Amino acid sequence: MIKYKVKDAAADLGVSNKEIIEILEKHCGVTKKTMTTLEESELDVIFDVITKKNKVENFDEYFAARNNKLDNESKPQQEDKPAKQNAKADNQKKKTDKNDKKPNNKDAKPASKQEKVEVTQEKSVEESAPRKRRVIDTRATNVDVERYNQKYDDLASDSSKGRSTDNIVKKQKFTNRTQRQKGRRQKRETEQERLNRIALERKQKPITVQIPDEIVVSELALRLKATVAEVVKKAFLMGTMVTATDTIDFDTASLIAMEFHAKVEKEVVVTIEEQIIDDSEDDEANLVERAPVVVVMGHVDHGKTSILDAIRHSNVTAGEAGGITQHIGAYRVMVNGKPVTFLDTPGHEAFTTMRARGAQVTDIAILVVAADDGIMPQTVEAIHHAKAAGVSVIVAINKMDKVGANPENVKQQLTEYELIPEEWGGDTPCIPVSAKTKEGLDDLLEMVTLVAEMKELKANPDRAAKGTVIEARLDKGRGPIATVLVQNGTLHKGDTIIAGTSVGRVRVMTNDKGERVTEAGPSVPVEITGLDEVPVGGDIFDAVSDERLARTLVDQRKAAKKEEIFNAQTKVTLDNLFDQMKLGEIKELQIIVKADVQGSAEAVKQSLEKLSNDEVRVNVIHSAVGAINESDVMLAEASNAIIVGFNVRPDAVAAENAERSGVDMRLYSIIYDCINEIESAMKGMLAPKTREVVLGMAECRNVIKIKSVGTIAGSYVKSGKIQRGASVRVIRDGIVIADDAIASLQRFKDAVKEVSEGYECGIGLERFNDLKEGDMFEVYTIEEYRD
Ligand SMILES: Nc1nc2c(ncn2[C@@H]2O[C@H](COP(=O)(O)OP(=O)(O)OP(=O)(O)O)[C@@H](O)[C@H]2O)c(=O)[nH]1
Repeated sequence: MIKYKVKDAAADLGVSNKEIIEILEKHCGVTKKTMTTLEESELDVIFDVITKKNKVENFDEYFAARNNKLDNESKPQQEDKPAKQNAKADNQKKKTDKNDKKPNNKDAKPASKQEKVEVTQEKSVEESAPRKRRVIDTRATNVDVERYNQKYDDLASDSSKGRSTDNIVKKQKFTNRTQRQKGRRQKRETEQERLNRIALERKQKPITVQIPDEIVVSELALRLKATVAEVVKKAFLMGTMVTATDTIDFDTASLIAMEFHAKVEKEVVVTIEEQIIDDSEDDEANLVERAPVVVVMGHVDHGKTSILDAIRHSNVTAGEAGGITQHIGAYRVMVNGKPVTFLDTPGHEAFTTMRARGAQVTDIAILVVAADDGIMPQTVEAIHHAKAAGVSVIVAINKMDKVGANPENVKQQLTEYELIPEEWGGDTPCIPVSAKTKEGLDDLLEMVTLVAEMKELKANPDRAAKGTVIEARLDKGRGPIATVLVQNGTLHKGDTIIAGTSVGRVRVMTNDKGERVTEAGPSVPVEITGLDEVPVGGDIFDAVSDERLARTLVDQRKAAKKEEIFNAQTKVTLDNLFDQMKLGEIKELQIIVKADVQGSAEAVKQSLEKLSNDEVRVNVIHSAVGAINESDVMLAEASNAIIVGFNVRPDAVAAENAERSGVDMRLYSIIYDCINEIESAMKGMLAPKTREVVLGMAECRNVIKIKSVGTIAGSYVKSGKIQRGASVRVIRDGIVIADDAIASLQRFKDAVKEVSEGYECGIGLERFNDLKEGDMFEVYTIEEYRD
């Protein structure tokens, strides 16, 4: 007899003990205590009451029928069921809506019990023939299927043996917790049982599978609750050959899933970026005007720095404490009461690196052209960069104070680059200025504000900050320091930010005037401390909501970067061949041979294959007659091979592709050279380089002459170590008087191999004998190295 107590039932059903006791009193007419053991019939009543509380509208008819049947069978313990069920039905009506709210997996019991009810009901309906069929909703949330494996097994095996549903009902028994656990351990489901259970589950309700963009076949099988073999078979029947470890795309996977009658849902993978970085579009209503961001570009020495300085100085008001206290890579000036942000990085290099890293920072470019010099190569470059970035160009014709100034010539030249001056009917403002005399600078600034107004630059200050790192450096005392330009949102002191692969909290925020600030809105440049490493100029930064996730994201980014670098380096070339061999990265050197005639191709092929040694096998994967073409390069790239050309040249496309993909191409006209070079590369002997490494220094403190041995210098090792056999320079008064080798090395009476710093020893040289007290021995070796 299984002991299942009131408290166990309460715990399993997720209701209070009191509720169970009340049910028993009400429907079974018995008064029980928490620790009292329940009869199976009582359990049935409890489960029926609790289960039906959850969903069903009306049980009157059902229980009327059931009661009749029970009467016939005269089961006394069930007699009062109709009454209690009526009462319960009322109760249940009130609670119907609460059905879905029960959160814990205790719901699982009612769920399973519901199924039992369903089965029982079907049976009774069958028996009382004319009665209308009712559908009982057996859905429940969070069913802990695992807990009911045993039950499913029983169901499955019973149904497979063709037993009646009555038996199934009887099978369902509840044991107390310890027994359940024991049972699970004792009875691990066998493979056949598992398959039966899965088959049954599939039959009972169609599976819904979530499929991402790409999925591994074995994972798909798992999600479909099918075996890999079944999935592979279905795929095969659909005309796709796959194995367990293959990755298939969403479309293929969903077709296979449909074959299993599964409902397919697209799995949306939420990246950490999406979780912590707010990249939503701004609502027009939240946008406010922001200052334009201006960069100054132009040819070397045309006056970029002078113009930036002149603008900065003329805008520092007398009252501003200390004037310009520091340089932070960007500054703001006020023009007619409106702020303008200048990036203090003249030259288009910074501009293009930022663009190359995906940062669109600037709105307006001031193109500085010296009036006496006109358009020069870098001016043209600057024009192209500005155009490519889609920024508005304002031309500052500088050095107007100079005698040879010819602004008209500059304008004329500009037209050649599709920059038509405004006064000539175009849309490029050209302002004559002089950084030296400050003439025209106000006009230039005014033009900047006018152009900015036309552009209607806007941002939303009320969101997490996003922007770009303008420049960054490491300060000994303060750690990594970065000048950042906020482009949207507002950056606050204490915000967690992530910039490229660095992360941290904004500790100190300083504006362009050296003042500490606590927040910076759109178009405001600030210098910040608090990042854990120095970011790179052009890195995009984001204020994020979760520091822990931000750190995980940085780890991911670092790993991706490493992989990128690693992948870029793994191409085999003759130069890195030996290193890769040493690392065990290549066991086979793949070569493609192209030659002018078949005879040479064959000869080269055979000679190369003979070079195979214990470490590496030389494998000519393709040899043919003719020029090196595109497909040779593609083959080399795909199979990590090098190309050997004998009396042939690559065609233009092949040369370009090889260059781009890093395929090593070696061209020879003498077979011997070819074989020799590859052999040397395999031995790591390709033009080895040497360097001198100083091992240590010793000082001669007394000279001992021994007849049969020669002169021995009683010495003291001042630094490093002295090795027997190493080369040595004898230095007297700073001059090298001999270059020799150490022939003997003694510690007391013993000959030793080496003597370390702080010890005394006797040193005998190979040839040089004329030693004196105070001589210094510089001991060194020559080592080979590779770049
Ligand atoms: N006469 C005159 N000389 C100027 C003017 N503007 C700049 N210069 C001089 O031109 C030279 C170059 O000026 P920079 O401001 O260093 O030019 P830059 O374009 O920043 O040069 P790089 O930083 O080398 O690319 C300096 O000797 C300035 O004194 C000007 O308006 N008039």
